[in-house]
Amino acid sequence: MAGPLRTLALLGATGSIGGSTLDVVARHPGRFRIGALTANGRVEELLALCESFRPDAAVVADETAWPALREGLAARGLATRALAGAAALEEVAADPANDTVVAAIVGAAGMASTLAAARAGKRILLANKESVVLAGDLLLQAAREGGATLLPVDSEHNAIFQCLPADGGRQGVRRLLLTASGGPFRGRRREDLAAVTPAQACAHPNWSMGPKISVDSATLMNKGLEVIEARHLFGLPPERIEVVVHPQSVIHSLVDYIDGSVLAQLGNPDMRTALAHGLAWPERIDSGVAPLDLPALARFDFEKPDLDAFPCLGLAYRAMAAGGSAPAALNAANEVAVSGFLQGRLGFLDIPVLIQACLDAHAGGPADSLGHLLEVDADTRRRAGQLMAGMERR
Ligand SMILES: NC(=O)C1=CN([C@@H]2O[C@H](COP(=O)(O)OP(=O)(O)OC[C@H]3O[C@@H](n4cnc5c(N)ncnc54)[C@H](OP(=O)(O)O)[C@@H]3O)[C@@H](O)[C@H]2O)C=CC1
Ligand SMILES: CC(=O)[C@@H](O)[C@H](O)COP(=O)(O)O
Ligand SMILES: [Mn+2]
Repeated sequence: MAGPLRTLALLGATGSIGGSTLDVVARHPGRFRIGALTANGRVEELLALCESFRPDAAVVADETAWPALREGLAARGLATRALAGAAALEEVAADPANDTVVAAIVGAAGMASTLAAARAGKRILLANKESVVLAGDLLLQAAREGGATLLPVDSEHNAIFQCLPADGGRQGVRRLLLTASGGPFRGRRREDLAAVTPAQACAHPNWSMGPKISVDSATLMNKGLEVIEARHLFGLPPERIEVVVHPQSVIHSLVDYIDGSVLAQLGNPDMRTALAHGLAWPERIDSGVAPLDLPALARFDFEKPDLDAFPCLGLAYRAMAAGGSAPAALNAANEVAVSGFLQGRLGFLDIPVLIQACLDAHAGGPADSLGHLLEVDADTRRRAGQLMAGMERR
């Protein structure tokens, strides 16, 4: 039997998660409709999606892209409303016409709209991990108070969500084990990473993803952000959240129970599985992902993460242990560093150097004030920008 008709606001529609979400949605036309699609500034891509999915509203965060969006919609004879700016993102995230919000904007830029969806009590498919790292306590509090349902779709967190006790409790859980692919540079020594290029860093061995998260996977910061994300979403202390490298990316994560049982969720590395799970939960729907062929895979490997070659994971554990606003500083410094690396302004090994310098300079502070967290985010970006300018001149 088909579940209830759900109307989606898809934030970050033109990205990798956006495309995977729409692929699943298109397989179930009577079950999902698109209320809103959003992008930053890639108008042609957004218009093509509007033509296919006929949303009620389309939003560009970059206000200078609004005239092209409005004219493009009119030229296609679409009734879709054209909106622009940060407030419009929050508007469609909280719109009573949309019951489900897919939070798939990259970076802290997704925080305000995710928070708006939480306050408005939406069913939220949460991909935007940076908003959890930046303001996890406040986001969870807003979801509780607003009556929102947070459904993790980051593949590891979706796996853990599927393996935890069905009553939502933590009875008998010993540890969470997050799997990491190790990224494109797994097995290399730190000194061999000095000259790697953005193209090499973005060539993930198993997953097809946007550039920022691809670089994060290459530095292992992605796993660091995910450990902090898991701490917030599942409420276990840092010492009970571990990372194990699993190069095949087929075991998406595991839950270790006190009786020795270890439950894992497996699947081909394709985000449509986690997204279909979140879209239909608690039911199951077809995602288009091929069945797992275990004999063809033949083997699963595991190893410890190399914290010497990839110091970003250690920096994330350090920020998590410091608590308060330290993860906000970590995230902001990482966003600046990754952007600098992608622009060719920083080397790969400069990424952890910049982040460590920002953490060293961070004065600390609470995580229960949005104003303070946003200040830390802005101050850290400023500091990281200045440090980066100095590093470029070396
Ligand atoms: N890709 C994946 O498989 C996975 C991704 N995630 C998480 O999901 C999120 C999205 O990742 P991914 O899809 O790879 O990213 P992409 O870079 O592919 O897509 C990013 C999307 O966000 C939009 N966007 C970028 N900057 C802004 C901004 N300042 N304001 C509003 N919108 C903006 C982009 O619009 P435009 O196209 O106009 O630039 C695009 O729609 C990230 O937080 C990532 O960590 C988590 C697990 C897996
Ligand atoms: C698909 C997904 O959830 C990504 O976060 C993925 O896990 C990245 O792979 P790494 O394990 O290399 O970070
Ligand atoms: Mn992940």
